[in-house]
Amino acid sequence: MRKIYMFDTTLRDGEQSPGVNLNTQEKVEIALQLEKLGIDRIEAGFPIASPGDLAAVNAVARAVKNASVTGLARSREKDIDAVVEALKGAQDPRIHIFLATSPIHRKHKLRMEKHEVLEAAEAMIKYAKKHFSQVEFSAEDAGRTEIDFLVEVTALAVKLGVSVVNLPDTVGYLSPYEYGNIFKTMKEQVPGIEKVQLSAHCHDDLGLATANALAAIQNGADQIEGTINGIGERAGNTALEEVALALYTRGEFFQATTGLNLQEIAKTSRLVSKLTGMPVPGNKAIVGANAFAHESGIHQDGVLKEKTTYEIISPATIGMKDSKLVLGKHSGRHAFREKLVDLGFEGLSEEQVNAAFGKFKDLADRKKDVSNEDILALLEEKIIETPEVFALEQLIVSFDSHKGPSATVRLKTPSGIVSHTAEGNGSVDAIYHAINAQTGEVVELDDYTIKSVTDGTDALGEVHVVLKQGEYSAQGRGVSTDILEASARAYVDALNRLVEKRQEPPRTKRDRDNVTLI
Ligand SMILES: CC(=O)SCCNC(=O)CCNC(=O)[C@H](O)C(C)(C)COP(=O)(O)OP(=O)(O)OC[C@H]1O[C@@H](n2cnc3c(N)ncnc32)[C@H](O)[C@@H]1OP(=O)(O)O
Ligand SMILES: CC(C)C(=O)C(=O)O
Ligand SMILES: [Mg+2]
Repeated sequence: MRKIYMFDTTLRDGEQSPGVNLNTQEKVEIALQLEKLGIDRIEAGFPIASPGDLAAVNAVARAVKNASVTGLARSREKDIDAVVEALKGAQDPRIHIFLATSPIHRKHKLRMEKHEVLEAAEAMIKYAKKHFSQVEFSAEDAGRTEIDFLVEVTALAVKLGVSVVNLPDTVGYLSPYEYGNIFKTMKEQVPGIEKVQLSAHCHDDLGLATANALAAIQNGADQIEGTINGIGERAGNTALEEVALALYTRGEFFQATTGLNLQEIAKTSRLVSKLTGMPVPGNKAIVGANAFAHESGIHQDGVLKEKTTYEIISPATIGMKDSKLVLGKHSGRHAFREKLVDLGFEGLSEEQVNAAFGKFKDLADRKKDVSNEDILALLEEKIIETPEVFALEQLIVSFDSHKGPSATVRLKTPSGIVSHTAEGNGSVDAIYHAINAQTGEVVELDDYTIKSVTDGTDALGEVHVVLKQGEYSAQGRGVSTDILEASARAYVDALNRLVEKRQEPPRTKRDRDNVTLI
């Protein structure tokens, strides 16, 4: 198996994601995790960009012991000098210099003729070689460069003794076939190409970054550049975890492998997401929350019988626990029964499971996620039929910057419709005071959580509260496009459940195991 070198640019191209800004401490934390992951080369930043980035690259260079650390430079002496400064103290330093080669970039951005590009590349590679034994040269926008000129540029870099030539698809423009062909052509036409490593650096503008990186490997690339979670400029870079898992899962096909410690992937992904503030989409390959989750009945049934029916990777491979069976409206009886067993309801008859399953399907039609609590409540026949002792009729909330918030709540109670106005420290506090005054219930708010159910400013807000009253506690849920209304609904819902619970003796686990389903 051919070894593919993994070049991580989360701290440089990844940081170019709009809105991302990593400080020195954060860069070091990520770099040390990348080291644990077994990344071969870490691009820590672009030192000329700012004194702060130079200092951060230096801190990474000094902290990392088991990977090569690199910094990016334009083909300018002052950029190279900044990298020299930044990599002081590095165990295994290397410089990465780049110059665009495509006609669009030559004409409009650099305003250079072909011969000027060659002259600048030559001068700067020679300058960099004075300071570094390991030099990587990137022909920026190689993907849109005339192939003959790219051969000429690559041949020059090889002749000047660089260690790596990187051929980026800077704007994510090429198809895998075309990108692979570039590597094939370099292998066939550049004299001495065997003396250097060829590197692929892809962007995801057309969603092809990983496919293109794999095509490069099939055509001789030795190094893949990318980021964790695929973050990066515009639509991002190749996600390194995707390449690593493609080679691991399809090793025989690609005849290549990485030296990564795959078990560190989930942890690295979470850390990068947390420190960059970029959430990982649920459906993201390998590291998305749904990558190992099954919701539909037919899939769940298959996975329960034999995991490989619908799982090509075991979650343990990337350091995750087990795959998840998520109960929702597409789930079937097999997964539902499994969940019941997980919750401690073993030995239920077919008839009992069927009765509960019918209710579960009704609920799943109305609710996005069906939680364990919902299922427990469902088994107890409470979620749908909690008697409404209290019901919210109307809510008016006002805020005066001098007096603070006040809330008027009209409630349906067993003694008829009542209304009360109260003040509070905040609007939710005022609402809860107004409700308490009318119900006569003395309760303690034990927990209050709010989350957005959908996107946008008109998102549905979902509020969960837990109320305590002596030995009793009950949770309530309220959903509305207005979070104050959702808060009021959740509180009234919890009160109703509390009143109902109070009318029964508290249940023990044993009671629960013996629950009778209708
Ligand atoms: C494909 C990539 O991801 S490349 C990396 C992109 N990353 C970044 O740009 C992040 C960090 N960048 C920065 O902080 C700034 O752009 C700096 C410090 C590098 C330069 O800032 P400024 O001097 O203000 O220049 P500015 O960014 O406006 O313009 C870029 C200049 O570099 C030139 N340039 C671009 N690439 C190269 C190169 N590889 N070699 C030499 N010059 C280059 C441009 O032609 C332009 O030159 P001009 O001023 O003579 O027109
Ligand atoms: C600096 C280079 C390698 C780059 O990020 C690109 O071309 O996308
Ligand atoms: Mg890039």
